[in-house]
Amino acid sequence: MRLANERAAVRVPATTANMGPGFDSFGMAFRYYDEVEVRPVVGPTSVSVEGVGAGTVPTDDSNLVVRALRAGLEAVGAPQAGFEMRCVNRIPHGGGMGSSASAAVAGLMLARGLLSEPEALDDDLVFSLATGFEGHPDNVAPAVFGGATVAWTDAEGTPRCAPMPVDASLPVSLLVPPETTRLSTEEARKVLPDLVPRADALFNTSRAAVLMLALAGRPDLLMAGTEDRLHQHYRRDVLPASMAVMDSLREQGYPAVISGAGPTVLVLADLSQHTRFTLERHGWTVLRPGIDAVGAQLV
Ligand SMILES: Nc1ncnc2c1ncn2[C@@H]1O[C@H](COP(=O)(O)OP(=O)(O)O)[C@@H](O)[C@H]1O
Ligand SMILES: N[C@@H](CCOP(=O)(O)O)C(=O)O
Repeated sequence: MRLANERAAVRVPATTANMGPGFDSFGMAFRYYDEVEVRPVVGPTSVSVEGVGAGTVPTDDSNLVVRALRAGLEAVGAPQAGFEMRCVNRIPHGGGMGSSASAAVAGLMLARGLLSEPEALDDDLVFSLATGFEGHPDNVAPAVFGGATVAWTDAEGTPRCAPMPVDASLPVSLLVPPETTRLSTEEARKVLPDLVPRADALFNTSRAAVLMLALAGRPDLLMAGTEDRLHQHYRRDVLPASMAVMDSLREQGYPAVISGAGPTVLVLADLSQHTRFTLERHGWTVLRPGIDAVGAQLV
């Protein structure tokens, strides 16, 4: 295997995870993208970052996208090089929109784009390598395959995923709070208990099944299908503003959940103009990205 192309470029979607009851398994991709271009060079690696992460993410070989690119090359026995990388980032970091999963997928897709035999790094391998790298198959699956997905780990410890049927016209709103509220996934996982009451586990099992029906074309089931007792309320203290917004929207009849580990709030509906303006007045950004059906693409 060799590096056959002098450049590769990828567009990778933002994702949500959990969607209420599907903790660590359900995910969905959005038409909201990071874009990365890479060229192998003789000499050291350099990374330029425009947009999110400019001035904060590393600009050398320790950059997450570069590390994933190198892991992809290594997995298929391709040689390493120095890299000149250009990132145009839109997905917030520590926002609950899967930025780290998308970064890992971006790097692996770029590796594919440089290879003489790109089919060696197919979507299934990208999914499993990115999961090993990043740890969250619930974000990785939609970032790779698009649409809505369910991800799990089998008895051998291998990550698996499958598409969930979803009505592509389902409106989605992402409510991104001001930057000061960013929360790393690592921090948000520390507050979760190791054990949960059986009644809560049963509650989520039924709601997850209901959500699958709702997504497939039963919008009347969206409120019941977005109920959760396994993670959101445990995170209340680290996500006070987001939980308050989520609770208020649910009281108004909106199917609102915490996106991933937060603090972004996902609503499986359009907001009224009044609600949107109120949030924006308080510094929130309201996105209406639509569902991405294809996942990460070389461009
Ligand atoms: N495009 C990117 N380039 C480099 N590093 C990234 C990129 N996206 C995410 N990261 C790394 O991942 C971290 C955020 O990951 P995480 O805490 O899992 O939050 P989330 O995935 O919800 O945005 C960032 O602080 C940064 O270190
Ligand atoms: N299931 C994970 C999802 C983390 O998603 P992120 O976008 O916040 O990284 C969790 O809830 O911890």
